Amino acid sequence: MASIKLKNVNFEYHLYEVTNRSLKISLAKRFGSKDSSQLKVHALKDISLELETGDRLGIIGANGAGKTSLLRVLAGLAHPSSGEVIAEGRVLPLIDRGLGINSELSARENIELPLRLLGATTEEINNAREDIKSFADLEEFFDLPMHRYSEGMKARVSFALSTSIPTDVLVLDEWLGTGDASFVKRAEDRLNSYLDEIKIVILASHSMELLANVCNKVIWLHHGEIVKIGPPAETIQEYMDFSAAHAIQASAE
Ligand SMILES: Nc1ncnc2c1ncn2[C@@H]1O[C@H](COP(=O)(O)OP(=O)(O)OP(=O)(O)O)[C@@H](O)[C@H]1O
Repeated sequence: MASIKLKNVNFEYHLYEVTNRSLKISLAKRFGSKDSSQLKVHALKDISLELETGDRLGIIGANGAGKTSLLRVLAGLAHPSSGEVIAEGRVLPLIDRGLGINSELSARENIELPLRLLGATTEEINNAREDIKSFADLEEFFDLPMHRYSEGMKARVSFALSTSIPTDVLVLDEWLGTGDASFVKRAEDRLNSYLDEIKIVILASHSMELLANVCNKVIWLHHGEIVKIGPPAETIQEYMDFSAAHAIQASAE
């Protein structure tokens, strides 16, 4: 069994580096901070949700709505400022490309540490090494430092790495952008067979078609708050109607 529970989760980014006084004041107004000396972006507000084995959750919302922040909290990559995250099972993030990767090392040398951090056993790591080498298909580059790679080559390694060990929960963002057409096709095939084995999948995307095909639940975020969690078709429709009305209003202003 796998499960993830979020109870009244809040997440804030602190903007320590802003020193310009008028910028501080206008940012404080924008983000509703009372005190401009302690600027914060309140990216997630009082989020509660429960996922169980079999769930495929899609996350939708406009730019800056909080999708990536929610993915990071669900994946255990960011800790809530308040509230609780209770996860049962291994959770694997496929979010930050380059996460745990040292660009001075080759792809071969970069495999062990991230997988160890995710709790992989030595046997899983040995199996993953061969699998990643064959999927990433980098030939000699596999043994060169990764700062010599193109963005697309790095994406191949990250994707292969993140889908190389079994997991209970997979948390993924839109990420296929830098791959070439043949890689994207191979990645989709690999992901489809990998997804079948995974108990809970959480996916943020601006592609409503993808979410409608993959998910059984969709959560709509707006300014860090949940507007609705519901069946994909209904939630996506309400979000699209809202976005269209918003666009008409913005163009009239
Ligand atoms: N590193 C950061 N430091 C400060 N604020 C941040 C940081 N990352 C995101 N934010 C802010 O947090 C809020 C939520 O951002 P988030 O990246 O979670 O949104 P998103 O829904 O994933 O957006 P997009 O669709 O544009 O990727 C936004 O107001 C954003 O400006």
